[in-house]
Amino acid sequence: MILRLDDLTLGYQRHPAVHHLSGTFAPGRLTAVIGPNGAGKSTLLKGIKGLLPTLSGRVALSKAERGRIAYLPQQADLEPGFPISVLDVVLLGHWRQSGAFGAIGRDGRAAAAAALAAVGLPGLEARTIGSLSLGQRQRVLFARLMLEDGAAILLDEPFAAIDSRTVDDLMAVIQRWGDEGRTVIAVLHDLDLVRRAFPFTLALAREAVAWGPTETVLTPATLDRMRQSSAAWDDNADLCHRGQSDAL
Ligand SMILES: Nc1ncnc2c1ncn2[C@@H]1O[C@H](COP(=O)(O)OP(=O)(O)OP(=O)(O)O)[C@@H](O)[C@H]1O
Repeated sequence: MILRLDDLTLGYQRHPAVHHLSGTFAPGRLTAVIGPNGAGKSTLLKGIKGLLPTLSGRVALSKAERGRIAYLPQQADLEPGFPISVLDVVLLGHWRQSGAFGAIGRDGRAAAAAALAAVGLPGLEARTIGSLSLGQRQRVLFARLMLEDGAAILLDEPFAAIDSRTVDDLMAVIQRWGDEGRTVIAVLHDLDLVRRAFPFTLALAREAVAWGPTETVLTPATLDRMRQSSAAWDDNADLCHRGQSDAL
């Protein structure tokens, strides 16, 4: 799926958090989104998923295409105390793909078991989610994403507090998604990982500081510019009228 942003501005209560972003995420391409805290990275993913209204511009997607976007939020929506089984958590991905009233059946269960094996948790279907470690829970969420079968997959800080072995295993899943032609966008803070595994990078500081092949984006000059602009952010700024004034 081609994800195109046309002069996209997103924000909250009309205060913009992401300004005038234009560009394309191509199928099969792994793109990292980097930027300081408050840069608008989570806001961008929510806007692409359609969880936030756009203030101006657009994400060029049909409604059907939007339904084919899988999204892993920053604070994974798993309540560890809730007595739900690993199988049910993974099957939620199947429901999202087949509709809330789709039958699960043997195929769904077999797909869930295969996905759990692929993320290194074979045979854990019956365990409760609360009995798993944080890294194991993240593996379960990746298994769920596998069943969701998204044409585009948005990951918001998927590796926060995750050990390097789990990162490597889940990176292999992400690489496979790219090989299968899926569009992958991941918010990341680990720049070494970005250099190693993500061929494209968007450096965001409320607006695009740089966007392109990772080696051209991760330069000292770009990282400096990102840091400098974060010092100047005003959360109470009014809606920006750059588009309109350009037209005057
Ligand atoms: N629900 C909300 N209501 C109002 N403002 C919000 C809301 N969510 C985020 N913001 C503001 O939007 C701006 C961008 O936030 P966002 O969470 O997108 O940044 P981020 O780059 O993902 O940061 P981090 O690295 O800390 O997760 C921040 O100034 C934040 O305070």
